[in-house]
Amino acid sequence: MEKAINVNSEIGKLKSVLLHRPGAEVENITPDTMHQLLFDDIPYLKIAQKEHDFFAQTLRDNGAETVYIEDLAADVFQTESVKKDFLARLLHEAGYRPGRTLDGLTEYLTSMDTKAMVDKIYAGVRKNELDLQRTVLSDMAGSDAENHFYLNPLPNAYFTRDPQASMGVGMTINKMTFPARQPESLITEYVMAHHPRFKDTPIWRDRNHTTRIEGGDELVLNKHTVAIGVSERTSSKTIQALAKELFANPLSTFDTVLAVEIPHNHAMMHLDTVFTMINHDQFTVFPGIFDGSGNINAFILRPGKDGEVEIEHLTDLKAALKKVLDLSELDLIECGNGDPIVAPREQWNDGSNTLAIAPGEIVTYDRNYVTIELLKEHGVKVHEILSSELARGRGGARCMSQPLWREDI
Ligand SMILES: NC(=O)NCCC[C@H](N)C(=O)O
Repeated sequence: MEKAINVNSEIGKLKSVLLHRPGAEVENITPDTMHQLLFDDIPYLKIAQKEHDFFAQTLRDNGAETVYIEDLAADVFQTESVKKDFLARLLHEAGYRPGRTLDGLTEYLTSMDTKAMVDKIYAGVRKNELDLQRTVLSDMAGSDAENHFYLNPLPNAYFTRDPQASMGVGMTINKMTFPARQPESLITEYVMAHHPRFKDTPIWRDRNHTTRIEGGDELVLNKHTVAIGVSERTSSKTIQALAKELFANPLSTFDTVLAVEIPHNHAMMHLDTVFTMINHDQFTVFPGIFDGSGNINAFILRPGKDGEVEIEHLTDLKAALKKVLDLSELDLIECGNGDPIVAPREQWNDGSNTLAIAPGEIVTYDRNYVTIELLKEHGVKVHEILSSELARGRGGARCMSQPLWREDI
């Protein structure tokens, strides 16, 4: 098998990464829809794009190939049968059943050039774009009439970390928690199934499940160990099922899953918003995840008898990490230096959400200057990126990137 994916750590030199450049979808957020679309404000698109381009350039300048999911999607939808099948699934999942609206939407989207169609799927389809006026009662009366879109925009798509996650030589394609993000992983499903670049890539778990997982919760600590957040977005049931698959599949090298239970709320929706790996023995952590005694629930899952898993319960994150990584010492660097005002302020704007591009070398938002100074004091090399508009979506450098290839460490 020729490998398309090689991600055996969070810190190996980054060679290839999946991105999405924010587009018109960001301008289809309104004050009425922003919470349902998982935003806290409406970014200024022109600046968000400049900031994103700066981020991508920083990655390229440091030796990483940047691959855009929208380009991969446009490649696979060049094949008519794949495009047709995808549109049928997308529209079915959006709730459309045979009838005028389904026909109208299918016709509208297929009439476009493929790349324009992909951009439109991210941007969303407004009702006034189609000539179905006065033929569909639900467009005119009832709660559906208040929605201006036949297909909602996908403004979270620039957080490419979440709809899928690379692990070893394979990937998880994720069942997303909220409807606002579910189409994103449908796009991944089609790219992984049909793009020649990803031919024969193992899929550890696909999105066709009822239990949820998102990539921000999935951290590859080393060739044997993944850490997964039990969070607002990832359920303990999924973690156990994924652990079983990783332990049983001969293409997987993983034999340990560390499940870390974090608070379930919007500010800390994924493990990587409160905890990231930046070196062999260094991590960022937001102190707000610990209880008054400094404890947190951490569970080590290992292969057990008859294909089941054995679970060890610990309440000390540092001890759990030392154990799974076989380390005697560990440097947990606190976001905002643990200050009761600075730490939550910088965490809110992703001060704990760093992307390692090599051991001890990270990319992170410039605005979190207290955390950045502290990281430098701990010997970390920091590449700062612009963050005024991108941060409004509540995700940082790690959230905006899905590594496809890292050098082994
Ligand atoms: N890995 C991440 O933490 N991603 C950030 C996702 C933010 C997005 N607005 C969301 O709520 O899903």
